[in-house]
Amino acid sequence: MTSRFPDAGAVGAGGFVRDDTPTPEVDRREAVMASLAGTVRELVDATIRTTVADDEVHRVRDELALLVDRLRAAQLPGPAGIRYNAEFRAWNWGNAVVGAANAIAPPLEVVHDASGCHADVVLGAAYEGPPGLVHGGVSAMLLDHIMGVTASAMRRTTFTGTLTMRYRRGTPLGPLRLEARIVREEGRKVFVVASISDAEGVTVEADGVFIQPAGTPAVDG
Ligand SMILES: CCCCCCCCCCCC(=O)SCCNC(=O)CCNC(=O)[C@H](O)C(C)(C)COP(=O)(O)OP(=O)(O)OC[C@H]1O[C@@H](n2cnc3c(N)ncnc32)[C@H](O)[C@@H]1OP(=O)(O)O
Repeated sequence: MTSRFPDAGAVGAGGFVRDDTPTPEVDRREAVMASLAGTVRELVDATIRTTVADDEVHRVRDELALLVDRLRAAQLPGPAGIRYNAEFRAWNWGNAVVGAANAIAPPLEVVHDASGCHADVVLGAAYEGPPGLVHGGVSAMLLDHIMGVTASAMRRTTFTGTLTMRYRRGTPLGPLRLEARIVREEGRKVFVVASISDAEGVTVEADGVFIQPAGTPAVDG
């Protein structure tokens, strides 16, 4: 088996970083950060939907500014990236779709199943495009991610090459299901189809070509 992991601290193929933080410590910190992000996510929703008076908005803003300063007391020099330890525990806490520390991420919880991947998610006011409907770019972002994870199949790195969307009808904010599966592979190219559905059926369909960049090994390759 070919290792895909570089030395600890080094940046490997695709920008993935080997990090020897023990899994229990990763799990502990992830839970702490997910707790913070969950409250910030509530803050985002509350900010969009609040109707309190201007003075109260200004007071809340001033208190929040102090909290931002406290978090900035110790910061990474850049984005969080994707890290792996020797047990293949991966963490990408800043990811736009699944990042545990990212309040902008819904976050999507991707489940691997017999045919590919699926995810159940509830999208609120922060993801609105047309009135009461999910923004088309948000739909594309979520599908891109679950399709990329499906193409990677936990054994190789793939990047989106081409992604085609078909918006069949508006996707309502609220509970949704995403599904993705591989339809065929040709060399380094993986062809994936996916959909978003509400209780009435499919709202968005997507097909994409995901490519394993030249020089990146599969775990079993
Ligand atoms: C917790 C951990 C989670 C980890 C999992 C995380 C999952 C994240 C999921 C999110 C996915 C993303 O958003 S990824 C981010 C968005 N995507 C990107 O930024 C990708 C930017 N583009 C690139 O890096 C590159 O162009 C690649 C990797 C796509 C291809 O480069 P390459 O490897 O040099 O490819 P190349 O040799 O030229 O071509 C190989 C074959 O692919 C074809 N090909 C090349 N480009 C394309 C293309 N855009 N669309 C279709 N097909 C293409 C060629 O014709 C060729 O076919 P043939 O001649 O062999 O037939």
